[in-house]
Order: sequence, then structure tokens, then C-alpha cells
Amino acid sequence: MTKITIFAVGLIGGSLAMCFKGKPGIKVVGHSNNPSSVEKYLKREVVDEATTSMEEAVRDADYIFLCVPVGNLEEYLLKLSKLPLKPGCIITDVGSTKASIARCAAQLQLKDAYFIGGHPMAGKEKSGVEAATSRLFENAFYVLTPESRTPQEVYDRLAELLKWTKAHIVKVDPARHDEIVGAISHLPHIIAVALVNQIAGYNESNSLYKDLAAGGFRDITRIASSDPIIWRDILLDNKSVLLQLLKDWNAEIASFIRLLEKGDGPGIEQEFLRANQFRNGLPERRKGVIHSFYDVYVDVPDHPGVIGQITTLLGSHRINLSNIQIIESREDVPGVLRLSFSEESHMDKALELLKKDYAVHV
Ligand SMILES: NC(=O)c1ccc[n+]([C@@H]2O[C@H](COP(=O)([O-])OP(=O)(O)OC[C@H]3O[C@@H](n4cnc5c(N)ncnc54)[C@H](O)[C@@H]3O)[C@@H](O)[C@H]2O)c1
Ligand SMILES: O=C(O)C(=O)C[C@]1(C(=O)O)C=C[C@@H](O)C=C1
Repeated sequence: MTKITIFAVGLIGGSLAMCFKGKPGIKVVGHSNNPSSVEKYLKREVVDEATTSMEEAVRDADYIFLCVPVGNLEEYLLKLSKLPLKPGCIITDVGSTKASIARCAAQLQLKDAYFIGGHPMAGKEKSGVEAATSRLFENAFYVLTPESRTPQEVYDRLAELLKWTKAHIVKVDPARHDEIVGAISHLPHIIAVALVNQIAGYNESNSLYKDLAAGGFRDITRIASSDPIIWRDILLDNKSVLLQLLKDWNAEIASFIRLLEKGDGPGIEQEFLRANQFRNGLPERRKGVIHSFYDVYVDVPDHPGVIGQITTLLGSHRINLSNIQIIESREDVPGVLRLSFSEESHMDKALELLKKDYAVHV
């Protein structure tokens, strides 16, 4: 029996637990310091066993996943280094930064255990085990940061286990990881939060800001709803990279200010063209882009009852809809409905059904 121990069964820990639980020869054990969390893990059946005892959690474990906030990773690794672990045990983490935990692990004596840093490049703005799903990592990249002294056999063993996530494993140097992920994940979270707070300030004197906020604002700010503690830790841990990225961001914004001041139309067009080219060249949805929902857009004529018809049709085929949003609805133009599904298979079924009567796109 392969024993997998997961410390902190939240969004990421819970999603990993769901990938492994029930697979042949695997037992998943969850750990939390909080007895009510232990009860919750068991009640939701995301783990086979759960405990508040660290000793019990790691006894005979073959793999240990640290899924705590970045600011607590070192403390957990230090505690593990003082506990008896099964020889050959692989400890890994899922933290969104990799350099500091790699430095910490390199200095520790783990006896017969091994540490390999990890970071699944998939997530959501929601947190907690309630938001966990076994399909979170499907087609996403999963970064591993082995040390040069990590035996190949150990790396292969972890990579093999992670096949249950259906993610693409990729090896990256920890410092290089933090530079790149700082740019494509941490900086966008800062920008989203700053933008929302800027608009929230205007909204205090006129609530029309909130009322009129439509697709554009929602699309660029979804991640502003992410967990404050998780993100506090990530940003502080990647501070030096982010300070440089924010300087570069200021330069980008300053160049837009200059274009507007000069009334430079071609210059603005050029900026959009350049961005369009890069954005449109990103990998397709099914090939590594991370989605917390699968969205389908439906052009619908603006007449009463149409939303009811669509939801009834989906319901009668047992298709679960996670969210529904009217993006635009005016008398003279057709409305656009955004239907969100948490299961890709449900989205595919909905597309099949809806395209008979409506113009649909993803
Ligand atoms: N959210 C994402 O999109 C995402 C994606 C990839 C990796 N990560 C990383 O995964 C890790 C977990 O994030 P998450 O999104 O699952 O968050 P989460 O809030 O869903 O889960 C965090 C878990 O840690 C527990 N926890 C909080 N403080 C703790 C402490 N001091 N000691 C022990 N446990 C504690 C919480 O009870 C919860 O179970 C973080 O290191 C984060 O950087 C997050
Ligand atoms: O999709 C989201 O909500 C995410 O924030 C996921 C996201 C990202 O920025 O892409 C966030 C943090 C992780 O460490 C990895 C992925």
C-alpha cells in the first residue's frame, strides 16, 4: 500500500487528494492542526484517513505533500526533518514560489528522505477543500524543482505518481521559476487587486461604477477575489522579483500616458496589435491554460423566457450549470449569455445541444 500524506487539505491539497484517492494501492491521509478540519476532510470523503497528529500522519508515508500557505512551508519542512520518516520517503510542496523553500531544503538534513519542490500551475480564486476538484490539474503544467543531487529514480517516482493529476510535468530551476511565475501570475494578481480597489474608491461616491461593470472588468479582475493570506505570503516571498516587475509595469503605464497625451492613435493601435498577437498565440484552452470554469457563450435573442428555455434544456439532460451571466442585453442587439460549467464533459454536452438552436462559441 502506498501512503500519501497531505498537510492542509485546502483547494490544492484537496484537489491532489481527490486525484489520488481510490487509485489502486493508494491510501490518502490528511493532516490539520484543527480537529474540525479533520472531521470535514473525512465527511467530504476527500481522504481515506485524517489526523491532527503529525507523527501519525507521516508514519510509513511514501509521499508527503505540503499544501500550507507559502509562509508556513519552512516551518513544516523543519518539523518533518525532526520526525522519523520512512526511508526513501519523498517530501514535496505545492507553494507558488520555489526559491526560498529550495534554499531551506538544501540546508536541511532529511536523513533518508528527499525533498523535491513542486508547483501545479493551476488554481482558482476560491479556496478551501470545498473548492477542490479532481480535474483541477488536467492539462496544466506541474513544475518540479529537483536539486542536482536528487537521484533520477526519486524524481521519476514522484513524476510517476503525479500522472494521476493528468498534468504535464516540467522541470524548472527554482529562481527562474520565481521570475517567470512572478510575471505571469503574481504581477497579474497585484494589478487585478489594485484595479478593483481603484474602482471601488470611485464607486464610493457613485454606485453606477459597480452597476455598469460588465464583462471587461469582470474578466480582468476575477483573480482579485483570491485568498488574502495565501497571496500575502506569495507576494512577500517573491518580493525582489516583484519590485523589479512593478518598475517595468510603471514603465508600460507611463508609455500609455505619453501616447494619450500626444493623441497618438497609430501608437495605441500598435500596442493593441502587439498584445493581440501574443495573447492570441497562447496555448489553446485544452492544452495547458488553466480554467476554474469551462465557459460557453450563447447569442440569444432578447425575448422573455429564453434563459428559462436554456436552463430547462440543460437540466433535462442532467447537465450541471455552475453559473449563468447575461453579458449584454439591450433591445436592439442580441444578448450574450455566459454559461459556466465546472466539468468539461458537461460543457461539451451543452455545446452539442445548444448549437442546434443558438449561435454558441467558447
Ligand atoms: N490557489 C491557487 O490558485 C494555488 C495554485 C497553486 C499553488 N498554490 C499554493 O498552494 C498552497 C495552498 O493554497 P490553496 O489555494 O490550497 O489555499 P487554501 O486556503 O484553499 O488552503 C490552505 C490550507 O492551509 C491551511 N492553513 C492555513 N494556515 C495554516 C497554518 N499556519 N498551518 C497549517 N495549515 C494552515 C488552511 O486551513 C487550508 O486547509 C499555497 O502554498 C499556495 O501558494 C495555490
Ligand atoms: O486561475 C486562478 O485563479 C489562479 O490564480 C491560478 C494561478 C495563476 O495565477 O495562474 C494562481 C496561483 C498559482 O500558484 C498558480 C496558478
